[in-house]
Amino acid sequence: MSTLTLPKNRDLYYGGAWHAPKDGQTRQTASPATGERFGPVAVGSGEDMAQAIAAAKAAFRGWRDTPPRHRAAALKIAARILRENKAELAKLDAAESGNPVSAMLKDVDMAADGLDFFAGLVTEIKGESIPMGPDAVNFTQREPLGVVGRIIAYNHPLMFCGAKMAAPLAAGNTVIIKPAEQAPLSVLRFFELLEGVFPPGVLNCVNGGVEAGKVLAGHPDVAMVGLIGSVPTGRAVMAEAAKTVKPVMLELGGKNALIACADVDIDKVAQGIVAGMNFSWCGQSCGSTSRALIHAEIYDAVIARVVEKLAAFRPGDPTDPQTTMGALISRAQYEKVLRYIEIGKTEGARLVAGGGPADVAGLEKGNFVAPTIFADVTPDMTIAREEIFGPVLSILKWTDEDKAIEITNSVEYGLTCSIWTRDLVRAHRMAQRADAGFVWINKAGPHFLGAPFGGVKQSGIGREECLGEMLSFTREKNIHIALD
Ligand SMILES: NC(=O)c1ccc[n+]([C@@H]2O[C@H](COP(=O)([O-])OP(=O)(O)OC[C@H]3O[C@@H](n4cnc5c(N)ncnc54)[C@H](O)[C@@H]3O)[C@@H](O)[C@H]2O)c1
Repeated sequence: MSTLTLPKNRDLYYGGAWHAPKDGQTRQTASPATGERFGPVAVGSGEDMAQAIAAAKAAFRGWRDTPPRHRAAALKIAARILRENKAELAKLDAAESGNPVSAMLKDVDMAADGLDFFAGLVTEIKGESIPMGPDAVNFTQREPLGVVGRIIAYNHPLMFCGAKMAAPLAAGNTVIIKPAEQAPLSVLRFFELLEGVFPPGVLNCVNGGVEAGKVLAGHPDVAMVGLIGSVPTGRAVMAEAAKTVKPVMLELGGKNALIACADVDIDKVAQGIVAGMNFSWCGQSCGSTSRALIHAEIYDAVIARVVEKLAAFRPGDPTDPQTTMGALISRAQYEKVLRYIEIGKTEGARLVAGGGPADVAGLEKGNFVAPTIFADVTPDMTIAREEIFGPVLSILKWTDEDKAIEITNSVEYGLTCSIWTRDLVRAHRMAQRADAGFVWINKAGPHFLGAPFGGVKQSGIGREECLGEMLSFTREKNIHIALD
């Protein structure tokens, strides 16, 4: 790993400077593939987080009053910095998060695109005027909220940092990023590269775990908190935020369904099933279509084709550009995924591919799990109901459309859904009926900047990657002027 550019600063960044954690606590991160250690990183306590919140609060008025086009200019510089350092940041992300560098290069682009996108939208933070007759002018204006907390998950460390800071900053809020404690290095390196781009206190970063996250969610001087994480964490963040009645934006988990009708092209749907599972990320993606509901008429043929396509995913060293599938983030996640595989076997699902650890020559310490497929899964089985966040696909058989929709909607989640059919009338009907915030028809996987992404039910609250995300970080004020 000698070619990695590791961050020199491993402390907490707030108020425009690096600060050692008050209690001196650090945490060592390691490559999920090789086990190589990357050195200690500061772990912020609740007290450290409170200091960062004070710095962000002090910077708020200045940033709020900065002309929007100047705020946009800073975001564009941040985007440029990402693109200029793309190779180094992607490699660092790959080494620490375990995802293949080829995928992480795209993540850097997505972060930069998100920054540019919201920079371009700053003039859309508009109000409206309400007609009151000749004796009054009544209008609304949108104002930023104050300090915004952004708590992020480990699966796209840099992309979530860059893309999720963009909307609140564009709207004039100051921001505290809390990276995932498993993978903070690319975020820290980005913050090093960003020095001087934003005024002190406008953009801050406090690495840490539950304690730091809790303080960020509950602190009275934080106006809003956004989380990308699991459903239990979403509930915890909401409960903390409730103490000061602050709004939350929650992007949580999923157990997303892909529904294949009988009229589809077998090869295309098999490709969609594999793409939707995000095997490159070992399935560690919230939008993964980890339940494939396949019509009985094409069931066996599709399964056979899906198994063939798995050959494209060979677990390997994430920093190797040729690697197509990475390693799970931690030993704990690895063991959790293997437990789910055992549960699948015990509950009677038919294993058709994978089913255990993957051997990678020379990387015996890696958290590698073979891409795994279970067929004949029934809706009541654990692997049909719970988010595994691993490379485990559950395939279910259906014949009746109503039943397929009922199964789709039978879980607590509702993030994405992918529907495959040549009959667009049917596709629209099914899309209307699916409890999901984001539906693909004859596609699975991609997000589109400008198109709202977010969940229903316990998959979350709020919509991101669109104008609405930025407006969520503002509030409306009504002003009435009497002219008489
Ligand atoms: N919907 C989306 O856009 C999206 C995207 C990526 C991941 N996810 C979800 O994230 C989960 C995987 O990530 P994870 O394991 O890192 O999730 P996690 O919920 O364990 O942790 C997410 C973040 O929350 C912090 N955190 C944990 N407990 C907290 C608490 N009580 N208060 C405040 N902060 C707390 C963690 O330190 C981390 O930064 C999966 O469920 C996945 O579906 C959702």
